[in-house]
Amino acid sequence: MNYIETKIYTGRDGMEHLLNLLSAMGREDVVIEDPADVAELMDKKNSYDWDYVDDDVMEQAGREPAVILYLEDSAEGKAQLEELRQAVAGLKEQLESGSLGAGKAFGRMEVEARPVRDEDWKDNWKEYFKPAKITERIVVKPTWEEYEKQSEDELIIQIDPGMAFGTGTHETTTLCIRLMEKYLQEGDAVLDVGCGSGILSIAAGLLGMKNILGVDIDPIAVQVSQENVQLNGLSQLVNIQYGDLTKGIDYKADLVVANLMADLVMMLSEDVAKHLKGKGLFISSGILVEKQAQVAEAIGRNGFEVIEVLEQGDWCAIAARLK
Ligand SMILES: C[S@@+](CC[C@H](N)C(=O)[O-])C[C@H]1O[C@@H](n2cnc3c(N)ncnc32)[C@H](O)[C@@H]1O
Repeated sequence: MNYIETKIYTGRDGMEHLLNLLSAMGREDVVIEDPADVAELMDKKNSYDWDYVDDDVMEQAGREPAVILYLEDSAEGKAQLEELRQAVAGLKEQLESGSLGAGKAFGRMEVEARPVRDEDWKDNWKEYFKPAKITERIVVKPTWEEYEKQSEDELIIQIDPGMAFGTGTHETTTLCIRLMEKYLQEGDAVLDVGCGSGILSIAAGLLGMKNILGVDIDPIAVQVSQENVQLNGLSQLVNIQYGDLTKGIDYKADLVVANLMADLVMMLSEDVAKHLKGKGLFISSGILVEKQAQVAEAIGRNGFEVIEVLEQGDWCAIAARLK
């Protein structure tokens, strides 16, 4: 199926009127590009959500506010586009008449449409995801790519991340795998909090661990992880389930690995000792370098000794052992 990407440009004061109009036409499936949202995010710069704000969101800063929706590229879609154009023109006239307030920034209220091929906007990223050697031993291979083993020792993780986080090439994931490779002992039980695509659980299985549990709060990640675990032939060793951090999880491991973000890692560190055996290990990642000291302090306060910190780009990962 191909689509018509339909972008309606508005202004700061026009957004609400435009969304009301679209809602009245039964179009709730819209993407809002609003620089005001970026300004609001900037206010939250030190908060929980900030670390993973996408670059494409930041690119909206300074742009003209707009609403995007996708119509089918068919006779019906073209008729809907025409209907939209007329409705937006009607709204523009109403706004220009001053009946909804004078001197306001309603914007130009113009519709621009362009055809997009389905694969362009759904699977574009696949072009850039190639087999990657992320440590000396571990290679991540997208399921749709061919790869020939370069040596006997090489371990190949096959992944189709779909809509979940975890191609393995993000620094935060690579850092976790490097620490896991260094500290895991054959047969260790592993708890992977925030498993995303399942990549760390799979890495643990390929590295010789026997009992592995991955949890994620996102149902799509749970499904994607289960599929990837199966794809790698690890269903006997790895279980995946829905979970909010370790709430309600009755499982003890030798290693807890969590690639989350600084605030969540700190939150998790309060509870994680209960899920570790003996002098278990806690590997945490998704931590911006500038937050390292704050996170290490929280981990230390909760009964751990930090034994190693690795950095890559803006990110760091912390390995800590229960005292
Ligand atoms: C940065 S991704 C890491 C994915 C994968 N482990 C990796 O290393 O590539 C973080 C994952 O944590 C999950 N997550 C966020 N908050 C969570 C929570 N409270 N409990 C469990 N998982 C959570 C997200 O849904 C996401 O899949």
